[in-house]
Amino acid sequence: MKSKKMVLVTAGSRGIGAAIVRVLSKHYNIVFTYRTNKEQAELLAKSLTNNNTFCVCYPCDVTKTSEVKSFCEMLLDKHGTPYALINNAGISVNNLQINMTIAEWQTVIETNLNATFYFNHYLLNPMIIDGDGCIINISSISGLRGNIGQTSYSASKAAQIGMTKSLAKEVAMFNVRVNSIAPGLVETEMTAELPKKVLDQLIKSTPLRKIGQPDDVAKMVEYLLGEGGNFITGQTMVIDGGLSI
Ligand SMILES: NC(=O)C1=CN([C@@H]2O[C@H](COP(=O)(O)OP(=O)(O)OC[C@H]3O[C@@H](n4cnc5c(N)ncnc54)[C@H](O)[C@@H]3O)[C@@H](O)[C@H]2O)C=CC1
Ligand SMILES: CC(C)c1ccc(C(=O)O)c(O)c1O
Repeated sequence: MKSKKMVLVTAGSRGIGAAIVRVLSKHYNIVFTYRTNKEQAELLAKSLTNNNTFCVCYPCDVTKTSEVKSFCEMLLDKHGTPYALINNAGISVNNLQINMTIAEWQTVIETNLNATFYFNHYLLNPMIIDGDGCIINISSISGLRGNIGQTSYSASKAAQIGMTKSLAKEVAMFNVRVNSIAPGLVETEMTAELPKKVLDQLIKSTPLRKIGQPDDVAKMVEYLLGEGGNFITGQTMVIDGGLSI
C-alpha cells in the first residue's frame, strides 16, 4: 500500500472532484478534502479503500488560509508529500457585473483563484524537494472566452491559467509539471443550478451536442498524471465537446 504515489484532490466529495478521486484511485493513494458533506465524503473514501489503496478525506474550507495551512501540515506529517495536487474546488455565482455585489465577487475570487495559490504555497516546496510532481488546476472555458454573467468566474479561471503558465516555467527545472484543464459544460450540481433555457442553449452550441460527464475530465487528469503527460507542462487542456471552437 505504501509504495503507491499519493494524490491530493481538493473538493473531492462530489461532481468532477469525486470522478477524479474514483478514476485516480485505480493507480494512486488518495487524500481529498470536502467542505461540509462529511457523510458523502466518508462514504466515497470508504468505498475506494481496499488492500492495495487508501482513500481518506478531511474537511477544509479552501478560502480559509488557517484551515489550508493546518490541513497541509497534517497531510505532510501523516501522509507525506503528494505526487500530485488537483486544485478542483470551485464556485460559480452568475450575475451581470452591474448587479454583482462586492461580496459575490470576492467569494468567487477567493475560492477559485486564491485557494489555488494557498494550496500551492504550502505544498510546492516539498514537491520540489521530491523532484517529481504534478499540479493540475481545474479551470473553465469561461476563463478562455468569457461568458455573460460570469465576469468574476471568468476572471478567476483565466487567472488560474496565467498562474499555471508562470508556475510551470518556475518549477519545470525541478521536474514538477503544472497544467490546467478547461472543461466546457459538465453535468454536476454546479450546472444543475443553471436555468433550463441556458443549459439547452449551451448544449445546442456544443458541436458534439451533449453535456460532458465528470469522467471526461477525470480521464484527462489520469492522462496528465501518467506517462502520457511526461512532456506536457504549462498547457490548458480543453475538454468541451467543441463549445469553444
Ligand atoms: N460543471 C461544469 O460545467 C464546469 C465545472 N468547472 C470547474 O470544475 C470544478 C468542480 O466543479 P463541479 O464538480 O462542476 O461543481 P460542484 O459544485 O459539484 O463542485 C464544486 C466543489 O467545490 C467545493 N467548494 C466550493 N467552495 C468551497 C470552499 N470554500 N471550500 C471547500 N470546498 C469548496 C464544493 O463543496 C464542491 O464539492 C470547479 O472548479 C468548477 O469551476 C469548470 C468548467 C465547467
Ligand atoms: C462556460 C462554461 C461551460 C460554464 C458555464 C456555466 C457554469 C456554471 O454556471 O457553473 C460553469 O461553471 C461553466 O464553466
